[in-house]
Amino acid sequence: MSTRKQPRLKLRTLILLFALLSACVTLVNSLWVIYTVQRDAVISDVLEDNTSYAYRISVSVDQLLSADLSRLDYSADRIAGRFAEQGLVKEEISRLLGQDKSFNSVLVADAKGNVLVSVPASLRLDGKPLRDMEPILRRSVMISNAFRSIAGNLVVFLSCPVTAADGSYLGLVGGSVRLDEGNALHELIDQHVRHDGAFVYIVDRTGRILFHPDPTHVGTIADDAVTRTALRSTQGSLQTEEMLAGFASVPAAGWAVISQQPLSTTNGELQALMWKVCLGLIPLGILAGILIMGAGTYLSSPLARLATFAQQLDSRESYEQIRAIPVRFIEEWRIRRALLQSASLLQEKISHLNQQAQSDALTGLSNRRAMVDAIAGWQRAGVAFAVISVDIDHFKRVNDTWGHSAGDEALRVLAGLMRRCARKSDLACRVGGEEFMLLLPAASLAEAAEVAERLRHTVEITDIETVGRITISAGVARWQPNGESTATVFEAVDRLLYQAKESGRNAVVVQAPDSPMSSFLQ
Ligand SMILES: Nc1nc2c(ncn2[C@@H]2O[C@H](COP(=O)(O)OP(=O)(O)OP(=O)(O)O)[C@@H](O)[C@H]2O)c(=O)[nH]1
Repeated sequence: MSTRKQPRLKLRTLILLFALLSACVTLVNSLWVIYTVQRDAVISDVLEDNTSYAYRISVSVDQLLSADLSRLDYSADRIAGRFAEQGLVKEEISRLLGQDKSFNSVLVADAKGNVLVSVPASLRLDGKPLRDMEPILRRSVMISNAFRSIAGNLVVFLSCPVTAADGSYLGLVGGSVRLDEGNALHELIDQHVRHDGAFVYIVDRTGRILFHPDPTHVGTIADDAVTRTALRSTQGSLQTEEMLAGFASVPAAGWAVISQQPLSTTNGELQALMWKVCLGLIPLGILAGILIMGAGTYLSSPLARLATFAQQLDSRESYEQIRAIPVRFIEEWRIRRALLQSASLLQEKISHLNQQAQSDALTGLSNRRAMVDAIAGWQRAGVAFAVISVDIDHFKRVNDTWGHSAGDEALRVLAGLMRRCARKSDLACRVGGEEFMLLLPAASLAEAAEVAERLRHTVEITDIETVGRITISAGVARWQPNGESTATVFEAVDRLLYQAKESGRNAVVVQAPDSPMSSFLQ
């Protein structure tokens, strides 16, 4: 006997587990691939969007600044011939300031950098030196970095040199653009307000912020990777841990326009997308689960049923039940064939053993156990039966005269005669040494009496090779449902047999019809 523990895991469970595990791994892997591909695509799109957005703004700003410089250049030409005439110069710069919203103030300075005239007059700049002397020193068209003006405002200064007809440098005409106040540049950038978390800011060559949606940042220095990279390039994009940025330069001023979007916005969009994908996969997942369970049951059920019936090979029905199991694979077919062979052999063996256990070895008739079983069956089915109790007369003498083996042969012959005189449905039994019973289901008392008499007569006239002729005595009684108990009937039939012996043997005594059994038991 194997001492190994019985495994608890069922094949169906194992198949389901493996299938579900594979499905889950595939699903997670697919989701991961979808996520990474989508993330890269979204990030690339956002970077590209920001770059082209920054580029569009940089082109607009560049055009605006170039137009402002052209206007300054035009005014410089107009005042060059009459530079000393302050009234005329003032008239020209007033025209320039009033022309549009490009400048917050306009001034003309001499070659030493002292303001000759300025508008609006409220700024009181006349006679004062310029805060930033670089345009005077460079004597060329230029746009300054951001700085605090004499009036204390954060400005950039656009200027053009004023040159006399002989080429001598007279000074400059310049306009300031306030970074904290409405002007054409502000209006241009404000057109581009974005609502997807992205924002645009502009820095000058030093990284100082000129425009920013948050006014508190204007004037501060942006010293981050995106700004540094933007100031070194004409156009491009950069992904940092927090931002997806695109940038483009403003060639006229050397500024950089930076458009950037927080990475968290992109991640949020991606998460929403992945939720959609997951929700879309739910019906497919349910369908796959049902298919997996169906396949698991389909694959394992024949084996499970074979295993169940394999435990019941000793039952009569097992052969037919195993035969009825549909098999789908060669392995199952082989197992079923082996089980059918085993069931068949086992049934054969059991039936042989049953027969041995229920029959008498000497005569081949049924033994007492078989008789008891048969009576129990008839009682359960409510079938009446007659009993003929048979005993050989003076059998001791037969044995003594002819020997025990000859006596055995006589017993075998009597058994054969009993079979011959009985119907197929009757049960002939040897219940003791030379005691026999013949049970006749559904037979009347008269029919049983007739059979008993026929048997008695047949025995009487039969020559037995080893012992010659013998005679028998018999008692006949009948059991019926709702009547006397079987024990009472058997006691009565014994009594009737005794009466047959008493009457001189070779006789049949039958229970009187309708007489109670107890009357035989005195
Ligand atoms: N040959 C043989 N004899 C058996 C067998 N079983 C029992 N006997 C004999 O059967 C005889 C039965 O004898 P008894 O019951 O005394 O009665 P009887 O001699 O048959 O006389 P009555 O029954 O009164 O007619 C005994 O001698 C047993 O030895 C057996 O299997 N084979």
